[in-house]
Amino acid sequence: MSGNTFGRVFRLTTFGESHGPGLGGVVDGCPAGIALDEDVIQHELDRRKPGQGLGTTSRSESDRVRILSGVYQGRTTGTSIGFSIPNEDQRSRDYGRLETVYRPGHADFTYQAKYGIRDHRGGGRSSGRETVCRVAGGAIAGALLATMGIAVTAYTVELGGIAAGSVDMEAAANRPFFAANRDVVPLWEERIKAVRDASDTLGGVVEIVARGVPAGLGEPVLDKLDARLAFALMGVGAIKGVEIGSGFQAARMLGSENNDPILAQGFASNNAGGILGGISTGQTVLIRASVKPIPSIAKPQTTIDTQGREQELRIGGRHDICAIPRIVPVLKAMVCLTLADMLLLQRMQQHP
Ligand SMILES: Cc1cc2nc3c(=O)[nH]c(=O)nc-3n(C[C@H](O)[C@H](O)[C@H](O)COP(=O)(O)O)c2cc1C
Ligand SMILES: C=C(O[C@@H]1CC(C(=O)O)=C[C@@H](OP(=O)(O)O)[C@H]1O)C(=O)O
Repeated sequence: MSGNTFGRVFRLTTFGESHGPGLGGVVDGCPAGIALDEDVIQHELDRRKPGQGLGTTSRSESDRVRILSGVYQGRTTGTSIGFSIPNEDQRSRDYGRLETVYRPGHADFTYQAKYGIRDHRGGGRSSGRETVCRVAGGAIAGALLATMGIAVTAYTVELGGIAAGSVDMEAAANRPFFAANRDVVPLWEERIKAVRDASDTLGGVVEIVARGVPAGLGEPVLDKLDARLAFALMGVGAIKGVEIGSGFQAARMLGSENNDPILAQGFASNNAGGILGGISTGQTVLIRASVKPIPSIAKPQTTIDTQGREQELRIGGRHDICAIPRIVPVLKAMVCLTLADMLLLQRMQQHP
């Protein structure tokens, strides 16, 4: 048993820490013959890497991926796909204070409680840096999904309490974040600057849509598709809530409003978010995830040290002001990994 592996048929195992020599992963269960090269993975990694401009960590990582196995002449071979990404800009000395104090809102206290030993340098295994491996694995899953006509897109719909409202953020999902939309992005930029200048951080909401998902993925009980998607997304640091379809709003609707009428030509609406009874309906799968503010804030905070004594803490090092936009490709990757796994499971169970 290992908490380092995700998935049952299409499986991703990750390794590495934020301040070790590097990170990487192994994808098992990917079918042979899928077109794949380093550029396919790199394209996704470039959307996640540090140094994306305003509000993102100044840690300078090129996040160059190297495929080590499982790909020959641009196609997957059906065997384990190994990949690695080096760490280049740890500067661990800036993190000395964290050896003896616990950061409020981060994983320091709980990691120590669990293992009794902790790599305090940049959060070690608990750092968001580990998500570089999820994005690489998700790109491989995405390549498989593409062969089946399934496309996953993720984009920001709220940042620092400012909603995109009727602005179509999905249409701009492939543009660089700060060029995505002229109506709402300047408001977000202003908010990030104000919060940064106050030595604080903020969060937001990301929407993920999967188009082309066939009906029939998921199980009627424990392994419901919505349960597996929520598990996948809640497994990303800083994610505090996941909604499918009408989500929390469903609690305020009448049955007659929330039900999606079924017409001869198909569903008339999609409050279900493409999933009923844990099984995909064949409609677009609609998901939203809430992203909390970055815990490492520059403002002084009260915490305790490893001896239980109260301390005032000003956090140094290089941190994001907001996990958005870098978390967006991570959430896309987790949905790709889940759908690839559920698709391969479904192939084993399908009605002939
Ligand atoms: C892409 C990404 C970037 C992040 N950047 C930072 C950061 O710079 N500083 C920080 O303290 N937390 C950052 N976080 C959030 C922490 O990793 C996360 O809050 C922490 O692991 C505790 O987990 P929890 O928030 O799920 O409880 C980031 C998370 C992700 C996914
Ligand atoms: C380096 C990355 O982001 C890091 C995520 C992170 C955290 O605590 O989650 C803290 C910061 O780095 P460090 O681990 O050195 O403190 C961020 O820079 C990355 O995503 O590649």
